[in-house]
Amino acid sequence: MSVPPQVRVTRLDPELPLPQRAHEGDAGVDLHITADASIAPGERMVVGTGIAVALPLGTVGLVHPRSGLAARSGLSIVNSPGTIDAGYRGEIKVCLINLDPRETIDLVRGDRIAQLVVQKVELVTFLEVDSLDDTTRGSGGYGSSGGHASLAHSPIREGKN
Ligand SMILES: O=c1ccn([C@H]2C[C@H](O)[C@@H](COP(=O)(O)OP(=O)(O)OP(=O)(O)O)O2)c(=O)[nH]1
Ligand SMILES: [Mg+2]
Repeated sequence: MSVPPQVRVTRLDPELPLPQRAHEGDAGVDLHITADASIAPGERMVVGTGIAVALPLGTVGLVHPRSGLAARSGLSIVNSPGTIDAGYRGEIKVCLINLDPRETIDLVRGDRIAQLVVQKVELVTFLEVDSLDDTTRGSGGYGSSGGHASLAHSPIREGKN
């Protein structure tokens, strides 16, 4: 296997640890929150992680929630996964949301609140054509293959075209 490239990282908050894997081989490196925060049920909050990165062209950073925090407290990310573009040099921020219907989530500076996964991405170009090739799926989407519970009314609301 080829050695993955090193990603340059700067610490805007030098007292916080560098992002690191909890275990060798983990896909994500954990990101820390830079300040204490309390998030009420249903509320969202953009928080800092104190780091900036220079991702190689042809990669993307994806900011994912952490499963344990999600299951235990309902902490998630509004725009999950957040997209860190290769050219972005600002602080990585996380738009947290408290999905618990009752309890406030109290976070302490330094808590690991999200994880950054770096993936290769194809920087494709788009070519406009008159029609697309046929496939077995065709234009069937949003549950068209079945396998979901039947509901009395469809919960899917579509905007007007
Ligand atoms: O969770 C996130 C998502 C994005 N960003 C930063 C890096 C990213 O490169 C930039 C823009 O993100 P995105 O393209 O998702 O947001 P946009 O609303 O389309 O903003 P822009 O017009 O700047 O592209 O914001 C973060 O720090 N955290
Ligand atoms: Mg954008």
